[in-house]
Order: sequence, then C-alpha cells, then structure tokens
Amino acid sequence: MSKSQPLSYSTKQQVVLQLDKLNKIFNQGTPLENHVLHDVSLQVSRGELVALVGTSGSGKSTLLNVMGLLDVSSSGELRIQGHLTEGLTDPQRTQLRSESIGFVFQFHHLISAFSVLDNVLMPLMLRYGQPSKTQVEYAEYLLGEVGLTQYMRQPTNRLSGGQQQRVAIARALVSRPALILADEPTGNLDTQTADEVFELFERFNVEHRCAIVIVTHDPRISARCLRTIRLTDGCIVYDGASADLPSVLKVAP
Ligand SMILES: Nc1ncnc2c1ncn2[C@@H]1O[C@H](COP(=O)(O)OP(=O)(O)OP(=O)(O)O)[C@@H](O)[C@H]1O
Repeated sequence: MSKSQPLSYSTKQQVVLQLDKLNKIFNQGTPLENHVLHDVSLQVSRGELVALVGTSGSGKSTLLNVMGLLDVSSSGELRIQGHLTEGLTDPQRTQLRSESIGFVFQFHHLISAFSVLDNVLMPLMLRYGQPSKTQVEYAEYLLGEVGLTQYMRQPTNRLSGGQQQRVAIARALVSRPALILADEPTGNLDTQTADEVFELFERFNVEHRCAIVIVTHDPRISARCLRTIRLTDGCIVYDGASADLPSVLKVAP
C-alpha cells in the first residue's frame, strides 16, 4: 500500500468502526500488568454521534486511542471502514488513520508558531506535502464554517480556548474523514463555549455525515448525543439511546 495508492474501501460502506472482543493489557506479562479493556465489541456507522462516558480510569481514552490507531490492542479485532487493522504495517496504519480519522483533543495540540490556516492544513501537508489550491480553499471554507475567517492568518496563540478548539475541529475535518474521535473536546471550556463547540460537532455530523465518537464527562453533552456507550472498569455496561440510559448510570463524572 504505497502513499500514492488510496485504500480501496467502498464509499458505500456504512459501518465505519467495528470492534470485536477487543482487549487492552498494559505491561502484559510483567508484575505491572493492567488489563484495561475487556472484550469490547461495538459498531459505529456513518452519521452517528456517540458519547463515550464512564468514570475516571474506566478506559475511555485507552479505547479512543485504540480506535484511532494511536495504540494497538492486545487481542480482538478492529476494523476501520471494513479494513481489518490487525496485521497492518506501521505505514499502512498511518495511511488508514490519515485517510479515515480526524482527532480533536481537550488541549487541541495546535502549533502556536503557525497560522490558523496552516494548522488546519497540517494533516494534508503531512500527507501530500504542499496542499493544492482546492485543499486550501476547503480549509478556508471550514474556517468560515467555524467562524474564524478573520483569524486565518494569525498565529493560534492569539486565540481564546474556544477559538483554538474550533481550529482543531476544522483541522480534524480537513481530510474529510469518515470518523471523528474527540477526547473531552469541551473539557477545559466554560459552559457557553462548550455548548457552541458541541454545536459544531452536531452540525458537521449532520452536514458531512461523519461518525463522531466523543469522550465526555459532561452529562449535558452526552444527553445531546443520540447514543451513549458507558464503560465501567473497561467493560461496556450500556450501549444504546442516550435518552434511555438508566439514571443509576448517569451519575457524573
Ligand atoms: N500507557 C499506560 N500504561 C499503563 N497503564 C495505563 C496507560 N495508559 C492508561 N493506563 C491505565 O489504564 C486505565 C484507564 O485509563 P484511561 O486514561 O483510559 O481512563 P479514562 O476513562 O480515559 O480516564 P479519565 O476520564 O480520567 O481520562 C487506568 O488505570 C490507567 O492508569
């Protein structure tokens, strides 16, 4: 699978993410062994907006990292857009990740010395080198969509936390990924800014039909996702409509 050879998955593929009996054991076989994810099975389809919730240490970030090919599982199967990921080489995993997945983290990970526009273009520059005119225009369009046209040429460190998170969302979308993985993207924002940022996720979820999995401790945010997956000690204890989540499982954080 060379850099110039796109992966041959069907764009009609509706299941974007499929996990089958996935386990993650840190420090396996040592006295520090820590079995964090236990037989996690789930599917996420195109256009779904899913909240991933659970108490601190329940394994949410670990699961998100494995889903995003940032970490490997210890056993089980993970498919991204139909591609079985076990057995892929590192370059193949990188290619699949950059073609299929956009990431938004709590602390945005922007490069402060670069302009807002260059930060958004970064995934494309890493993949293709110099971005094309069409790609630059799309990045500019996305910055318009997140309300940052006037800041495009400024370094990101001049922006507020909410504005920086908007840049991170535009950056996650610039490759037109089928899947967005967001780890507490509103965690360090005030309530109003968190709501505004989440509204962007909602909008892009509808307009671009990307699947979004969002780790959150905020019950207001998870309630606005149609589906909630709840982890307890690395096991899925609930996967269904957010509206039907039993109140005993709603307890924050
Ligand atoms: N690299 C690692 N090596 C060993 N153990 C790890 C590693 N990363 C995470 N863990 C352990 O995995 C468990 C789950 O951590 P994780 O960060 O996934 O939880 P979380 O649900 O995201 O927590 P939080 O809500 O506090 O972010 C914890 O016991 C943590 O100590």
